[in-house]
Amino acid sequence: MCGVLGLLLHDASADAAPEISEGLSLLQHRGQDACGIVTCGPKGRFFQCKANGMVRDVFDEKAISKLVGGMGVGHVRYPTAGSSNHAEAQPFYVNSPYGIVFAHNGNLIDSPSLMQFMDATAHRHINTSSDSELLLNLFANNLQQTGKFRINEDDIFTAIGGLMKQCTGAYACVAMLAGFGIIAFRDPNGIRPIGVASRRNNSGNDYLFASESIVADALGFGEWEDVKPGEAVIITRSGVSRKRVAEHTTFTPDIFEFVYFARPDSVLDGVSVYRSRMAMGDALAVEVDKILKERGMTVDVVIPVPDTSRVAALNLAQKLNLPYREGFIKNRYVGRTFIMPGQQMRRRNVRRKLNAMALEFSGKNVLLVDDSIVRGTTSKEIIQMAKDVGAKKVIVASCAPPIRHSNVYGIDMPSRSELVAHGRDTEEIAEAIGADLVIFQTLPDLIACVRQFNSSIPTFDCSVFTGEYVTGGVSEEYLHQLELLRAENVKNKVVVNSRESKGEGSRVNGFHDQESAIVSSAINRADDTVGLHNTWNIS
Ligand SMILES: O=P(O)(O)OC[C@H]1O[C@H](OP(=O)(O)OP(=O)(O)O)[C@H](O)[C@@H]1O
Ligand SMILES: NC(=O)CC[C@H](N)C(=O)O
Ligand SMILES: [Mg+2]
Repeated sequence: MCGVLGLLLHDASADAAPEISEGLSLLQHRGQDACGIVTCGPKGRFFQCKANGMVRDVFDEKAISKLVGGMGVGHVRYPTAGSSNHAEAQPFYVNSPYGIVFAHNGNLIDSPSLMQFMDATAHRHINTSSDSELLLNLFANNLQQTGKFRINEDDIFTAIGGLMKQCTGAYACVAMLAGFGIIAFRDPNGIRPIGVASRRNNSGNDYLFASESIVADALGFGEWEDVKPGEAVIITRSGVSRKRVAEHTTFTPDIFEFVYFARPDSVLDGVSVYRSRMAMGDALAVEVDKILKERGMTVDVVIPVPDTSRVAALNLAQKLNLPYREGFIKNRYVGRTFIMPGQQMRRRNVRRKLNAMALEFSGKNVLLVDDSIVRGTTSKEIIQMAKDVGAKKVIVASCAPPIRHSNVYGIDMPSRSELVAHGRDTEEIAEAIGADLVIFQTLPDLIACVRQFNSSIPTFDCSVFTGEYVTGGVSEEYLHQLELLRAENVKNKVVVNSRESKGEGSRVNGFHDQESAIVSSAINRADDTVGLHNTWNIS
């Protein structure tokens, strides 16, 4: 997952960067690998800062002060295509035509054929393995076809409409055209979220695009509206134009946004994430009650796995009339584990992040509630931690059904063999993670928990549970290739890590080791040196 953001201030002489940086920190939960901001200042000049690392590390006061201009685009990245190389940090930029800056959340499923098109037909050079760079060049190529010295809104709508015919996958994007304005668009299935909001001030309106509504709330923007599937929205200093540019749309937002990705205080496509998670707790309580009775088992205490499952776990405990206790204390300085790169790093960080308090576990039958079990990294570690501090029986309940299929739309689950539920039934999953019992939400219940708050959403992308991909075009051959690529990346990473430990540097064939990149980026920032940090002006 990634977070995208665009801001246009009515006052062109004001600077957008401080608020973009603030907004990106509110989207940090969507991507922790890299972040970037590009602003557009006087004479249409772009100013850019992007690097591996967290928003707070990359954007200190000095970095922000160099980002001049009243409009800009920001991005937080969690890679799904290409590598964690800092060259793939976003936003991306192309100078021709007109100067375009681009940020993308999602994942394309036809990158190889698009690459071929770029090479053989469009003759555009693609410098990274990022699908987002391909998407930007598709947009640029379509704009180029107008052959115009200056373009207008209709030209942009036509270019994006063309792009929607030319590529397949998930994309919620923000673009900026030098000296013109900012643009958002969302794929015809609306798989990834994005919305638009405005803020009235003395001179006129400021406009915001963001992945989640929390950014609008925190920055004082109102009138939040979701960008519709297949729609493009163009904002210039003279106003807003919106148009459905896709010929066919079928609205199928990704249900996993509600399960895990989005912040609970966001409202996505008219559904409060918080309320949907409360409903997930209520529905799961019924399932838990049924299965515990069937097995003749009892539970003494309900314990959430911080952070995401808290909301659901509290509702579940209330519904079952069981005590709710915060048995795991979270180190607030450690980020999300699932979106960290590398299995070793994720495993180590579960222990760094969570600590089990013996007094809540000792001698008890505990019911641990989590939002989802993906690779099983978290459950395996915390079950062991619970047992180490004396839990009698450990039962795990998941707000999502078993995840058995790859995600190809922007969540880093490319390989089925990494998923603990793949090829396993419930008993075998319990055995694999060391639980006495595992209870899953059913898919119809999960869908009902979200859909009850907006019945105009016809259905959701539930591909990680069902293996049915809403865009079509995901063949067994494609999934197999994805898995091979994944294995190749992991192999490269192992080589990099072993070279690193021998002091041989961190770069092999352009692949940059993420763990060291994060650390180095922070260090470079403190020393104010350029290099990994990669700060420069495009002008
Ligand atoms: O089975 P796994 O592969 O471990 O993935 C699932 C876990 O990862 C996420 O937690 P994470 O720590 O990323 O974020 P959170 O603090 O928002 O719960 C999610 O909430 C589950 O706890
Ligand atoms: N998670 C995402 O949305 C990733 C965006 C893009 N596919 C990348 O890898 O940079
Ligand atoms: Mg979690």
